[in-house]
Formats: sequence, C-alpha cells, structure tokens
Amino acid sequence: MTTPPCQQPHQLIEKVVTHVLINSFHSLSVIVTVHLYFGPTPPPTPGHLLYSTRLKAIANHAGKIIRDVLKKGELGIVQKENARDLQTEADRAAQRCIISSLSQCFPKITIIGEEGDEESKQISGKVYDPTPESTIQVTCPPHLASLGEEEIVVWVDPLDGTAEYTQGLLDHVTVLIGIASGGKAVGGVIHQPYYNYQNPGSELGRTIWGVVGGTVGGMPIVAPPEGKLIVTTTRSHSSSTVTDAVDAVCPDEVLRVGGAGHKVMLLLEGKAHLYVFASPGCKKWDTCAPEAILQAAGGILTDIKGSPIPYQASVPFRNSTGVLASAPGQNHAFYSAKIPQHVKDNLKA
Ligand SMILES: Nc1ncnc2c1ncn2[C@@H]1O[C@H](COP(=O)(O)O)[C@@H](O)[C@H]1OP(=O)(O)O
Ligand SMILES: [Mg+2]
Ligand SMILES: [Mg+2]
Ligand SMILES: [Mg+2]
Repeated sequence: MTTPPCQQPHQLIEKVVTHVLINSFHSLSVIVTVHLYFGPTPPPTPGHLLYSTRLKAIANHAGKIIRDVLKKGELGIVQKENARDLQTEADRAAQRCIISSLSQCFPKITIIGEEGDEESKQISGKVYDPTPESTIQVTCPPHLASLGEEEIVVWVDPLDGTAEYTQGLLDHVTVLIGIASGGKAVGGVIHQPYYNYQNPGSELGRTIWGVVGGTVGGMPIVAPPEGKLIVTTTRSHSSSTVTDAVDAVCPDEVLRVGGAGHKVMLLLEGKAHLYVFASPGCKKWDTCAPEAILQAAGGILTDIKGSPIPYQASVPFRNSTGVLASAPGQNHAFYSAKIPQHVKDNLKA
C-alpha cells in the first residue's frame, strides 16, 4: 500500500503557529501563520483545512485540469436534468481531482460534489499531491481552528458556469470549494482559472479564499460605486420570476453573467451591488464557498427571502428558495423586502 501523498516524509509541510489576540473589532481571533519546511509530515489538523494552502493548491490544480480539457477540445458533453443542465469531461475530471485529493488528506470529513458519487469513487492512482506552494497568513476564529474532522462538510462545485464554459465565456468559470460546519458556511476557496485570459502576458487565473470571522485573501475588496444600483443575475437560467425579482429592486444596470462564484466575485470587486436569483436552480455547492468568502468580506448571502441557507450534509441539495447576495456595506434586508410576494410564494422550501 502506498502512503497518501500528503503524509509522505521529506516533503514541504506546514507548521502552524497560532497567536491569540484581540483584533481590531475587539473580538477574540487567532492569527494563523503557515510556515513551510522540509521534515516528517504530522497529520494535518481538521480545523487546519480552513486556512491550509492545500485547499488553494487543489482548487488551482482543478483549474489547470479544466484548461487542459478545453485545450484538448474533447469536452464530452452530457445532458443531466435538462438541456440547460450540462456536464463536461472538465466537470468530471476536476471533481475527481478535488475529492480524491481532499479525502486522502482528511479521510473523515464529509465531501459532497456536484457531479455525484460515481465521479468521487473513481479515485485513480493519480491523486494530486497538494503540497503547499507558498506562505499565507490568515486569521481564523478559535472555534473554527479547533474543529474536528467529523464536524466538517465540504461542498464541491468542480466547475461552476458549465454552460458558459461550453460557449467560450471563460472568465465566468470558477472552481468552488466550500467548508461548512454546524450547518453554516464557514470558509471557502474560489478559483477563477481563466482570469486574465484576454490579457496576454498577465498571470492567468486567480484564487480567493476567506474564513468567516477571519480574513479574505487573493484579491482586493472594492466598494461598488455610490449613487447607483448594479444588479447581477443569470444569463442562462432566466425565468419570469427571475426577471420580476430583478425589476423589483429597480436597478440602474443589470449584468447578466454566468456562474454563482463569478457573480459573487463581481460583488467583491465592486462591479455589482446585488446578486439576485429568484430561481430554485442553484445548489448548496454553488453557494457555500461564495457565501463564506462574501461574509468574511462583510457582505451577505441568503435565500431570496433573507433567510439563511443551511449546509448540513443532510439538507436537500437544491436552494429551492433562491439566492440574494449583497456586497459589503449594502442594506441586504432592504432589498430582500423589495422582492415581490408572488416571487417569494413561488419559491417554496
Ligand atoms: N436551472 C439550473 N440547472 C442547473 N444548474 C443551474 C440552474 N440554475 C443555476 N444553476 C447552477 O448555478 C450556477 C449559477 O447560475 P447562473 O449561471 O444561471 O446564474 C450555474 O452556473 C449552475 O452551476 P453549474 O454551472 O455548476 O452547473
Ligand atoms: Mg452543473
Ligand atoms: Mg455551479
Ligand atoms: Mg458545476
């Protein structure tokens, strides 16, 4: 039997140094500094998953797989529930990589991936070795840093924005790895594999990570412009209730783009104020990572009624009551109250 890659000796490993301090909001936080060195690998601690460079490395590798499949040109498109619900070889291969790599390092966590059990079970010999690549510094609240493996549920969307991927709208594509505990989204990584693909010479791809009650990293958080309201919503899964909800908040501008991860990134980088999706189309893997990162940055993601979305392993996958997300500093409750009652009634739990 071979030793899992992340438990092999003589490889770069992470030593975690924890300092407890009172942060600028006068609440108790933990600064976790991840140092890299050669030596025998101790088993990673479960809460470690939240701030580990492993998550970022695995998401980046899934992004490389997505680019490689497209370069090869054999997308292997399969229709799932309907003509607007597709799966490609990139979705399948990226999920195999993420789930096999994560479960090798953290065998007791619950991992739920969009593309189902069959993809997850095919743990081939080619497990990606998520050896950390760089030093990062994040803050993580003590109750999350000390989580046990059994307390963690990881929601994986190996390729968010599949419709746009097949249509060549490549910067709409993201890889989403969301971490939940106690039914709440507590941390996550969004990797955008084609960021900068239209700017030759610039670094291709970017990765954003965040821990609720801790920090966000990977991109500057920018406030959206004052004095106007920019709403982002679906471009490929619209309906009359989707349109009614968008119209009800009276936007000055509407950005119709693909992907839940991509739309939350627009909120984080100040390109939109609100993400409105009055549809049961999104699932828990679409919203877990984006919700955690947005919340870590000071924004809010709920269902269309303003109620929290639950993330226990036992909940239905579908976000049947829609999605409403607001950039940091926006009045989430105000916009939720503007969604018409017939739209809310149409989205039953
Ligand atoms: N009707 C639907 N059927 C399947 N997936 C959906 C549907 N609506 C939304 N999604 C998922 O939510 C994401 C965000 O929706 P949209 O892009 O329409 O705003 C989509 O990229 C898709 O994720 P995925 O691409 O991972 O299948
Ligand atoms: Mg899909
Ligand atoms: Mg998705
Ligand atoms: Mg997907």
